[in-house]
Amino acid sequence: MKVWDGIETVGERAREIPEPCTMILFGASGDLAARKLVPALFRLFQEGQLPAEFTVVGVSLSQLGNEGFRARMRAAVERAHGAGGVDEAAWSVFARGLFYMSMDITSAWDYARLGELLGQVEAERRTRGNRLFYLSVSPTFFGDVVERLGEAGLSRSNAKGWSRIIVEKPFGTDLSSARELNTRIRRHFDEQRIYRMDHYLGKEMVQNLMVLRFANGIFEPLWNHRHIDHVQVTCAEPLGVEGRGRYYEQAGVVRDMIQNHAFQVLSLIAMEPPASLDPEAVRDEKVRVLESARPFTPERIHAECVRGQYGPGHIAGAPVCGYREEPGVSPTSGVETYAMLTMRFDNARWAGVPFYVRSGKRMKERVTEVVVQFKEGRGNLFGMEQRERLSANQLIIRIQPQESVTLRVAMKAPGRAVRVRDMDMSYFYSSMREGPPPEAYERLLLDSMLGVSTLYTREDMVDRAWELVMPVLDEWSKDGAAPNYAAGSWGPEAASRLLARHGHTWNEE
Ligand SMILES: NC(=O)C1=CN([C@@H]2O[C@H](COP(=O)(O)OP(=O)(O)OC[C@H]3O[C@@H](n4cnc5c(N)ncnc54)[C@H](OP(=O)(O)O)[C@@H]3O)[C@@H](O)[C@H]2O)C=CC1
Ligand SMILES: O=C1O[C@H](COP(=O)(O)O)[C@@H](O)[C@H](O)[C@H]1O
Repeated sequence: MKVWDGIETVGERAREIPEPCTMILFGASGDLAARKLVPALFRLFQEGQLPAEFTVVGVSLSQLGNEGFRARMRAAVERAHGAGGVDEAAWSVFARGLFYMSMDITSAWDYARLGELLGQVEAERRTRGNRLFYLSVSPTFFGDVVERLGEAGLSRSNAKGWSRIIVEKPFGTDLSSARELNTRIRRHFDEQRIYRMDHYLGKEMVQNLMVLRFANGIFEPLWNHRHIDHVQVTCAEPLGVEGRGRYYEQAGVVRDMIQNHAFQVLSLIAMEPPASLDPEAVRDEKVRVLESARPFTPERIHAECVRGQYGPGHIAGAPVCGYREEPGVSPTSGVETYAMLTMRFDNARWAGVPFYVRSGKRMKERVTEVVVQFKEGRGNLFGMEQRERLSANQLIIRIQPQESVTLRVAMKAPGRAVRVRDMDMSYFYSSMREGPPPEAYERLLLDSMLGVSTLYTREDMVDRAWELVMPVLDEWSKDGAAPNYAAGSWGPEAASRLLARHGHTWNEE
């Protein structure tokens, strides 16, 4: 089995079933477990991608018991997949592998109880001592839980089986807390056994970025400053803070989306070709390109970055409140719900090419996409008067929704006169597969069980991403953001003005 070859062996891995293991799911009664994790596990199980022995030990404070946990997860799976999406026979086998333990994850004593339960469950379920810990609890607990696991002797890989840990985001709240968390985790798990979750890496179209760039001979020769004018990376959501106001007040959009998800996409677009598809080779290049990102100075932040906060407005025709009126949010909050950073890479490939990276809540549409704007070719015979639209070629990679790749090219408009019009040549992912693409968590959970870490974030990537955004966070913390865009708009006007100063416009339909 060639699992270390990363995505090259995708065909092989599609058939490969991981060894039996037990997932110890901390935060089993929480939102993420119900909305994403257990539905993803069940889908994998139902599709025959997990071994029959696969087992979950759910852990949280609530008193649920095995049956209560199973009933709760059954309801969660139905909500996620629809009642018709649950195969009864598969569910009854899957549910027999769900166990629950009520414990206080801050109490060392409770880890001894957890160890005993694991021993019993492993013997009953024949999971060969393989353990996958999943930290789906508040990030304030991450370091403590790992230390308690280590002290209780639960973090070791040994002859009895492997032991790995998945850590949810956010990984730290700034550079120093992320480094401290890394140090604490590394005391008990070595890097190969740490899986730092960034669910954007599990999205089908994010994985497609590497395929698009490196499996097509036509793009790489053009992928540089000679042919590319600028790049836009947009992660826009019409959603607000959805009951997570208290968390968001501590986070803001730079910590919540840009430092992690947007930078992952950015690095895949900007990196050099890796030497191979080995996880370390790919992750080396992603870090290397971020190493060459120009640091933010106060001058650059003022000239090349924009922040915003949504005020009241309309989403899909319905009125919605402003950020400051959201539950759990201070009425005078200065937290930014929108940010746009102009990234520049001081390397031979990207000299002079701005990468505009933006993310915002309560924006007009849900769209995550990369727009690669090519330069106007030399010797274009057709004058402005003959053109009906004025963009040079664009490659638009729509990550979600309606996953697609569009090449915008100039064509002759039908008719006697020679008029040049932009036309979109699009490939829609839905044309290759019935139904929506697999959930990001499905791919990522399976990879962690197979020991494949390509789509997880390495320590140095987390570190570098924090290093880059810290000057922005520090500068912006000197005074707060004020409401400056209406919910349901494309964000602050200042972001459009900034692009206009360079002769650029956002790809907004
Ligand atoms: N929800 C989401 O959409 C996303 C979440 N994440 C990350 O996932 C993680 C989990 O988030 P989410 O599910 O939303 O959080 P929730 O607040 O919904 O769940 C928290 C969980 O932690 C448990 N818990 C709290 N204190 C203790 C304790 N002392 N001992 C044992 N268990 C405890 C809770 O148990 P009980 O309820 O029984 O008290 C609950 O199961 C976080 O790191 C978050 O940042 C990342 C991306 C998206
Ligand atoms: O991690 C997070 O991501 C979601 C957006 O994820 P998506 O898969 O729906 O694009 C975001 O809403 C949330 O605030 C953030 O914590």
